[in-house]
Amino acid sequence: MFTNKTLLITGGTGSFGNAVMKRFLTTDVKEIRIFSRDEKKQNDMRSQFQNEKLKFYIGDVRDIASLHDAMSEVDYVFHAAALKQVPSCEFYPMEAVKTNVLGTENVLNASIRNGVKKVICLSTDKAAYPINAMGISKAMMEKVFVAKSKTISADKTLICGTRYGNVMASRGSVIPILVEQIKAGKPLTLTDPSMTRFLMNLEEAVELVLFAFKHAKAGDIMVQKSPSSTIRDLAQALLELFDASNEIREIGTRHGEKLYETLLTREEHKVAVDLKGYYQIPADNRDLNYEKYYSLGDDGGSFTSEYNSNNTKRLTVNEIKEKLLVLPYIQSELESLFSMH
Ligand SMILES: O=c1ccn([C@@H]2O[C@H](COP(=O)(O)OP(=O)(O)O[C@H]3O[C@H](CO)[C@@H](O)[C@H](O)[C@H]3O)[C@@H](O)[C@H]2O)c(=O)[nH]1
Repeated sequence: MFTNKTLLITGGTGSFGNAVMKRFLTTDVKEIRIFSRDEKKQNDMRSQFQNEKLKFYIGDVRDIASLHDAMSEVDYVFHAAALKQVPSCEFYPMEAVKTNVLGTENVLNASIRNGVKKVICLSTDKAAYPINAMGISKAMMEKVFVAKSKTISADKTLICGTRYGNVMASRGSVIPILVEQIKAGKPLTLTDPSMTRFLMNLEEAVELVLFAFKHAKAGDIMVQKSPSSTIRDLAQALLELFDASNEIREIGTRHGEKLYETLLTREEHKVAVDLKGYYQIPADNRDLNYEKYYSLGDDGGSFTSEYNSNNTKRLTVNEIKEKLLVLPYIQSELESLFSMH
């Protein structure tokens, strides 16, 4: 798939960028370019991997010139750079617009100009029925890439995207927070125990991107079907794995937080193509002349419901434990804990 190809990953030093990069390094790819702002993280990565195929580019998606410099001779672009912290985007929504919306447009324009063959833009479940600034900016990002995909022939530059849920145990997320609390014997801070989230690990997020790479058509958004759990059950699973019995403390929902997350809106569910483990949300390829479609009316799909973390498969505590045990982070935490006893 990547034989002799040059790839560029925006946001390539983040946890997702790192995971795709590692996967791609196992192929006979020609070159992988890591495009990001942080020279320190790039330097750490350079010394960690010491691989000739890896090339590092300092730049910012907000600055199209820096993208042009990095994109000559690139075959495929994986666009993972984003502001993704919900609370900080609430306080600085324009910064989210600059990186997530305008930055994406820059990535697309630079890709088109440089003859990149495929661009895959990464979105989040928080973009579906968004309520916080991060999700709203990602929803606009999706609109931008879907619209842009129609302006260029797919034979020249195919533009598509993925939408995925929370990545388990990513930096600063609930799993490491709870594990630290368990280890310190502190109460577990649960916002609302009945809140649900999709549970995906980094490997699955990489699989989704590869699936999109292989199967997406211009303007498609690919979604991976995923099970979910309540925060209460997640905490219970962690307590059982760590053989602990910390007290639970309810702290209430945080800024911009949703009770459950949505991977397909009701409207998307109606048109989505079911591909076993995945959904394909096809681009709406009507033109602006809506009158010609008016007489066709609706196709009666009005009872379709959205696909969300409340109505997807709900994992039992034992199933959550199994899913947790696969994570390298949990494995190493358990090892260091039980080797001490
Ligand atoms: O101390 C905590 C922290 C979180 N939660 C709950 O755990 C779930 C997951 O929380 P978290 O891991 O923080 O994920 P989200 O809030 O869903 O989203 C986070 O993870 C996303 C994906 O990585 C980022 O984009 C967001 O900025 C970041 O807020 C939510 O129901 C939270 O209410 C708790 O109960 N207690």
